[in-house]
Amino acid sequence: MVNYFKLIALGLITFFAMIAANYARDLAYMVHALLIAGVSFGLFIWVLRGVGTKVVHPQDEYMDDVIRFGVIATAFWGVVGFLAGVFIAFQLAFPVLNFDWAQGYANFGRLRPLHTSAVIFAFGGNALLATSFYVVQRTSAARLWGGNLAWFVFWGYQLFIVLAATGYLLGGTQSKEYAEPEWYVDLWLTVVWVAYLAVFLGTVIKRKEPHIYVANWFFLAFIVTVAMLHLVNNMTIPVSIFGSKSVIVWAGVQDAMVQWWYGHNAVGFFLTAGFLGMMYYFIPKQAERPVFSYKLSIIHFWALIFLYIWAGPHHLHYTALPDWASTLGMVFSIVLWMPSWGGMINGLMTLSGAWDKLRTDPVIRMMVISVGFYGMSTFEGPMMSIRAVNSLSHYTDWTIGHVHSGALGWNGMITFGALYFLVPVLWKRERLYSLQLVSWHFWLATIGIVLYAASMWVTGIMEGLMWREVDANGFLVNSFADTVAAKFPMYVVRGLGGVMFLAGSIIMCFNLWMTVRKAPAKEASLTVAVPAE
Ligand code: HEM
Ligand code: HEM
Ligand SMILES: [Cu+2]
Repeated sequence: MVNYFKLIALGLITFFAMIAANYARDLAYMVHALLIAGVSFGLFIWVLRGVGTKVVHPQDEYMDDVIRFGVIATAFWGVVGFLAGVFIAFQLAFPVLNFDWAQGYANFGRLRPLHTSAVIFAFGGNALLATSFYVVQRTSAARLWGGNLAWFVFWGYQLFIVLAATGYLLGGTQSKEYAEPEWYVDLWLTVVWVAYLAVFLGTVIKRKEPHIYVANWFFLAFIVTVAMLHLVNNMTIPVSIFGSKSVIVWAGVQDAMVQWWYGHNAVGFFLTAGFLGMMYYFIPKQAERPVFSYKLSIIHFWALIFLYIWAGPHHLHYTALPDWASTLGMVFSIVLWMPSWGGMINGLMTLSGAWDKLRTDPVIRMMVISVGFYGMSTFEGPMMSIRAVNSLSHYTDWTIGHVHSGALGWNGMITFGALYFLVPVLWKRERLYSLQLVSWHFWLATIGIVLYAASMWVTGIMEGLMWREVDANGFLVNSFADTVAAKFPMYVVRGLGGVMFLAGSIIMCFNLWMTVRKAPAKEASLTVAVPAE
């Protein structure tokens, strides 16, 4: 019966998507309508062929298929996103790479949001989906709630990524950083996200453990807060139902404030809270040690989510935003330093008594350096949010360096660590194919990050000082073009750092692939839901 409803729904979606493609007012919208028609038609055929067959899953087994797909998607989108990053890095160094024949599609302006979304939402998002589904099952001793809903979340999210990415290339963007997708893509993500919340919460509710493990608190905070941010920052009214353009309901400085309330908390909840959830599960597992302090984890959890939400105005110092708001953002940012380091300390100290593992286990090394970079960027951030410091750092590459020490160091490294942990478990292998290759990955990535961050500090502070420099009569000494020219060598260094980071990730893909193909199989591994695994 359900299948017939599915067929009717898919048939209608295909039909209306074709109509929408016909009346489309712009290219991005038309391509998307055709894409949606194609996908729903494909699903229609797929459901049709399956009518009558019934698949029953044993309810006491973990649902790991969807996590295996999530792991593959994470590695895939990671490489795509890093590649885009390397390319735009060289576009900045060598503008000829903005090819004439690709103007309007593959110039820096179009590829930059492609990079940021690919790494944050596709790479980071899939990592969060996969690990949260893994962790919530293991720590609740329960199969994912909602049957095939988890599959809907996974594939629905991939469709969101493809719509977002193709949209940017074709110019469909609402020009809000990290929230570029247009209104219908936002609506789709809302549906997927509600399903995600349902699966996650449903699993927590049916848990067989009395305790909700701290990682799940972080994942839940991430899912709920991102839902709220997404809804408020995307309150748009479409100009036409047949076009991608829309207009935001917030005006002027309110719009700016909402955007950076969103932007900052995307960092705080997507790139931090969710990844702390990862840290709290995978570091203790890999180190075979209990979490250093549960008390600290609870205190820093509540402090973190209470403080982050107020810090957004540090992105809008010296703008039309009232001074009091900018001061508020600055104060909360500085206070935020403490709970951030609470998290770092809890992660690092989990290794106490097992420090020797740093020498023998490159996966633990990766996780530890990740937490180290988390600590570094959450010290740098509060410092940059001080108005006097921001007057120098804002608009410069210093910000870009800060972003990437967090993104490559913290998000990248902890994700790699989680993937190295997950692949042998999920594919039932005794161990990874090669620890030596993990070591190579570790050093390439680490040196790559150091090159990236160091070159950006140098260019950032240099250009900030050059913009300020005045002569005895009070005239500016440097033209803007002078500052751009002066940055060239550092841009090349950053690009090389990116190449190293990318090379490391390709080595990881090879290693994971070979683990699945060649590493010895593990006998009698556990797939049945047991408490507190
Ligand atoms: C191979 C690795 C990477 C390279 C070479 C790279 C390169 C770049 C470049 C050239 C930009 C534009 C900077 C500008 O406009 O001046 C950029 C922006 C950005 N990248 Fe990356 N990236 C890499 C990895 C990542 C990862 C893994 C993440 C996140 C998880 C990330 C997040 C961002 C963000 C958020 C921005 C926008 C920053 C801002 O507007 O302040 N990148 N990246
Ligand atoms: C206590 C924690 C943190 C604070 C207080 C903080 C503060 C700041 C400040 C003041 C800026 C510069 C704003 C500007 O001048 O435009 C900034 C930019 C940024 N930070 Fe952080 N930061 C923190 C942690 C992190 C972490 C851990 C990450 C990444 C995982 C991160 C990602 C970013 C991004 C992506 C931007 C660029 C936003 C943009 O302009 O596009 N931050 N942060
Ligand atoms: Cu911020």
